[in-house]
Amino acid sequence: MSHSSDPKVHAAELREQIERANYQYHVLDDPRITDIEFDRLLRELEALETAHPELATPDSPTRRVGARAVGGFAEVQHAIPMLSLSNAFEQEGDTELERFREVAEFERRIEQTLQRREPVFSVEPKLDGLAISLRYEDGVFVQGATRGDGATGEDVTANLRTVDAIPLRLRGKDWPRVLEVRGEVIMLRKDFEAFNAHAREHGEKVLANPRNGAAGSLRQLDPAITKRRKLSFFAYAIGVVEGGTIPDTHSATLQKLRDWGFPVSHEVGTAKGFKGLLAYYRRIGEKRDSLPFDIDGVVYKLDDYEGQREMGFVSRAPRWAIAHKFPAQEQTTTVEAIEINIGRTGAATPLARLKPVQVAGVTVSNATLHNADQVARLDVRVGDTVIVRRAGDVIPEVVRVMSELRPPHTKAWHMPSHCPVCNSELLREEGEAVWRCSGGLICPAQRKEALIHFAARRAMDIEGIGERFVDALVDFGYVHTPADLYQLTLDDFLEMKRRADERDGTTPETVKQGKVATKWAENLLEAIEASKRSTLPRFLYALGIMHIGESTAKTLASWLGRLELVRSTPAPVLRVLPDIGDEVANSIDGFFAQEGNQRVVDALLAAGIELGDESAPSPKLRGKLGLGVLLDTAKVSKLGPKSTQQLAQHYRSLKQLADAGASHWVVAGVPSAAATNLELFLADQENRKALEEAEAAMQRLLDAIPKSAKAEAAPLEGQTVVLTGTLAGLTRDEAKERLEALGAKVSGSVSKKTSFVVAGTEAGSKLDKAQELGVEVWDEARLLALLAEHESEGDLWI
Ligand SMILES: NC(=O)c1ccc[n+]([C@@H]2O[C@H](COP(=O)([O-])OP(=O)(O)OC[C@H]3O[C@@H](n4cnc5c(N)ncnc54)[C@H](O)[C@@H]3O)[C@@H](O)[C@H]2O)c1
Ligand SMILES: [Zn+2]
Repeated sequence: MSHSSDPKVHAAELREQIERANYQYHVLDDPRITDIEFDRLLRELEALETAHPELATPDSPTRRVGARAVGGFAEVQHAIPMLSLSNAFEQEGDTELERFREVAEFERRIEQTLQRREPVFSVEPKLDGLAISLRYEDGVFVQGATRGDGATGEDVTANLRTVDAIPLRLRGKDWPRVLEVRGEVIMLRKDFEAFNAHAREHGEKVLANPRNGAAGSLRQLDPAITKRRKLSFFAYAIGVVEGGTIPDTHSATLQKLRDWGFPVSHEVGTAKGFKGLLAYYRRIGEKRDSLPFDIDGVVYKLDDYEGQREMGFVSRAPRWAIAHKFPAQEQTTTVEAIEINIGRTGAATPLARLKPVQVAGVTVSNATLHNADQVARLDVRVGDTVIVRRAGDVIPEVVRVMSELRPPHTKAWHMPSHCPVCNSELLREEGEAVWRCSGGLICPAQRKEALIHFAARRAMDIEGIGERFVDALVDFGYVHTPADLYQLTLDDFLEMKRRADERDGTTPETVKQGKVATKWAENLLEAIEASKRSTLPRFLYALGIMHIGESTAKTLASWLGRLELVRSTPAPVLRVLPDIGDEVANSIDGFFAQEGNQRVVDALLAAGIELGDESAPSPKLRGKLGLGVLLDTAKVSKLGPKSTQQLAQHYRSLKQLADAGASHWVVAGVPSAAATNLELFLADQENRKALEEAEAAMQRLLDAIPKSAKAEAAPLEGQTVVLTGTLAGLTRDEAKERLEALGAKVSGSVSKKTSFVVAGTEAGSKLDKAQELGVEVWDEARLLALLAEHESEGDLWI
């Protein structure tokens, strides 16, 4: 960033930038720059004010704490101000003294002022949250406030009451009558992760980091929201004390606070002199990633209060304490590419490739973007400057885009349509944030998972194929698809086991082990052989087609009967099967549209897999398939369900329909605009071809139903039906004729013996009578479905 060489102007610029950042951070809980950038600005201003003392103003941010809050909360005056802490950062240098010069200077100043060698310090993790002060009167929590600008905070008592870690009443007896306890409200990492996982799944705003989460939640006007966000609290100091005493040292006070019922952070202790402080810094630094919360450093506080009083304060911080900062958990860098990573189960996770940057002591060159919605919400683009965060053992993530630094001509990112590993289509379940690769069987990224699924007990049930075995099979290249399993020999197994043992450093082979290995391999071969005798539902399930669970596999098998028909039936026809929705239909269609998948299935069948339960398709399909279904899938604009139904009654095939032409359709009752659209639709060669394919698939299904099942001569034999009101799709005579053709008796009056009444529009007294007698009443659609189910014989359906 360019800046003025005139120190006065430069100081003003810095102040403005710092004020803005302070406001965004402390008041809006929405920081726009990283902490290190903020600290760098502050240090630059400090250096400038030291070099040019005449530039220092009393209201300079170098002398003030935080920012005065403006919000819906009442103000609370802090009788004892809540201060900030001076910071010590690691510097360039070869020796410890050089690198930790700031800590050394801090310690030396205390030694000199107090004339004491190697003073004792209370040493504590520096929790990254929000400072608060809790007031207890007669042992009861009466008020809680934020730090604000140090002198005036916000009354957030109602919200603090929802934080479980804050005692509403003190334990023990020896507490002062008035006691102010100070500490940090934080969000534990697990609560933060859980909150964000939920938010990402539901397309809600995610929290940038736990500190932000804590501050934002505490300053909510609705305590119910605060409660839902699960905040925690740790005490680290005291403020006003009246009517009682406290110990002489800070470390003993922390112990007292514990006794009174306050949580005090893990890892607090005492240390002596510079060496002791550094040892503590290193020890906590090593533990940092495994702590349950974020810390941005450690704090050293001269332990005895007498010494603290002697050291005193500068304007914004005590001289007896310092925060020794760790490398920052957030850094800025630029996005060089956005790629997607396909996980073991096919989940596609967008990933930002970053210009490598040190984050919390580790070089980070990739960060997760979680899912497509998150990328859209953040609007991350290639070329953007972003803030990345790495905390604990969680994968680094992109937290924010610094949009003001966006270069020109960037493009919004979209999830690619195909898997970068196997080129299968990426699909997403409705209402789900995750996209998945649909190439389960052939996608190398999913190989191991596909094999484990294939061999599972409820699938092909091959006993003995565990994770370690699958790892070896795939890693050593013995198996690419499940079909390869059936080609393996005894020698392959023994060889593979030897290599796996070698890789894992397992014990060398003895004669006895050799025998054990042979027995193991024989058992495995037997299990693989046995799995060849399978069933259609198991086999379909084993293929790992997206959305095909065990029960869907059974449903499919019961409708279609044969694998061949599952493989060759297109989505528009599959969609008609009850309990098979669009999603499943598309998924099956997509799966078998992949040549690779077809090859694997062929190879499995060629290896000798038998589906012992294959049968004919369900005869009930006949009533469900027809021209109406085909026209439905065409989604011709203006052609409503009623017109579709009418056409399906007049014509029995696409050809008949097309040959008749639009003018006839209009005669049949189709509005002319719809007829025109349909005509245009059918004139398009591709549309026509797709429909013809679906029609052919339907015909194949119908042909596969055995004739004997068709010959229900009189399915309505013995039933009495009454017709009333006006039917839209057929005349009353027509209806009567067709019902009678199926064996029904059509009567003119309703009695207890009536099987059902078909009521059209403006049905009159017969309907009332039926209702009175409790006779079943059908609408026209149900009648048409019944007729269609029993009528569509081969002679009608050309
Ligand atoms: N990114 C931004 O835009 C932005 C803006 C303003 C401030 N900040 C960041 O906020 C911080 C400055 O704020 P600050 O004035 O609160 O200083 P600070 O956070 O560096 O230190 C003081 C605070 O440390 C906390 N603390 C945690 N553990 C403690 C312990 N064991 N004992 C005592 N105190 C403990 C308390 O809340 C205390 O108020 C810096 O880290 C700065 O980078 C960032
Ligand atoms: Zn794939």
